[in-house]
Amino acid sequence: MIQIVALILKKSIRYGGDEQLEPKSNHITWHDSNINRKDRCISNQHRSCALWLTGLSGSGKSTLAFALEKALFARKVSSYVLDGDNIRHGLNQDLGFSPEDRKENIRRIGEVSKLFVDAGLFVIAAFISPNEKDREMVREMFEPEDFLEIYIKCSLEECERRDPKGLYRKAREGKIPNFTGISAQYDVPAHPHIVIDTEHLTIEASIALLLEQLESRHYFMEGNAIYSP
Ligand SMILES: Nc1ncnc2c1ncn2[C@@H]1O[C@H](COP(=O)(O)OS(=O)(=O)O)[C@@H](OP(=O)(O)O)[C@H]1O
Ligand SMILES: Nc1ncnc2c1ncn2[C@@H]1O[C@H](COP(=O)(O)OP(=O)(O)O)[C@@H](O)[C@H]1O
Repeated sequence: MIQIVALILKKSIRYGGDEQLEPKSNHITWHDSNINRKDRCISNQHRSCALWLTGLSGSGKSTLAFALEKALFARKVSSYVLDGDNIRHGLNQDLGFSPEDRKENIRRIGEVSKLFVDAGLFVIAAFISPNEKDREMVREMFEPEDFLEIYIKCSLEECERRDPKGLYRKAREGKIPNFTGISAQYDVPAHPHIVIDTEHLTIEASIALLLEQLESRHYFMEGNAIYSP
């Protein structure tokens, strides 16, 4: 009995309800870098920011993330894509698709995204991130101006029609448990900063809209104004 209670407590500390994770050791010390984020942004000639793409499988997250990375590269804006499928091949290969594992997946990517933003880069994180609470957890890791939630909007019917990896067919056949949209929930973002409707926009139009949004929100400002916080 005591062991069961200890196990439950350990799990709730690891994944949390609302509680923050704490380092496992008290004997660790934070070291500041000699170069701060402002220096890096000035050197890069652009601000840094986390662009968080959320949406159903097949909605177009990866397609748009990599197209945006290319478009930013052409503008000499340094960015890097963190893509769900790719990250699950390495850093998060120990995680599955239970709600707890998805939460840990999103938490780790939030932390990695913070490092990218501190490094003076744009990070484009493309994850289904189906749970509103998990997305909120990530949002709260950042200053408001450093984080944009981008909802890649596409109906389940269209995602299933596209089915680029044949996963919906397998999920319908019962071969993939907890499949988002079929046997696991997707919470539609209540207040995303940007919505990209991939059922009604081409890939090119979506990228143009994203660049326009970043421009109008002053993420490409140059000179002394490039770093606002
Ligand atoms: N059960 C289940 N549900 C949803 N998706 C599944 C599942 N099993 C495997 N896959 C594949 O994993 C990719 C999603 O990984 P993510 O890390 O983005 O998921 S999550 O944010 O933790 O929910 C997802 O990639 P995308 O299609 O690019 O979204 C799938 O290729
Ligand atoms: N407007 C659009 N934006 C993005 N993808 C689109 C669009 N129209 C069709 N597609 C297609 O939909 C599929 C989306 O797959 P993918 O980018 O892997 O989605 P996700 O990463 O969300 O699972 C691709 O085959 C892509 O070519």
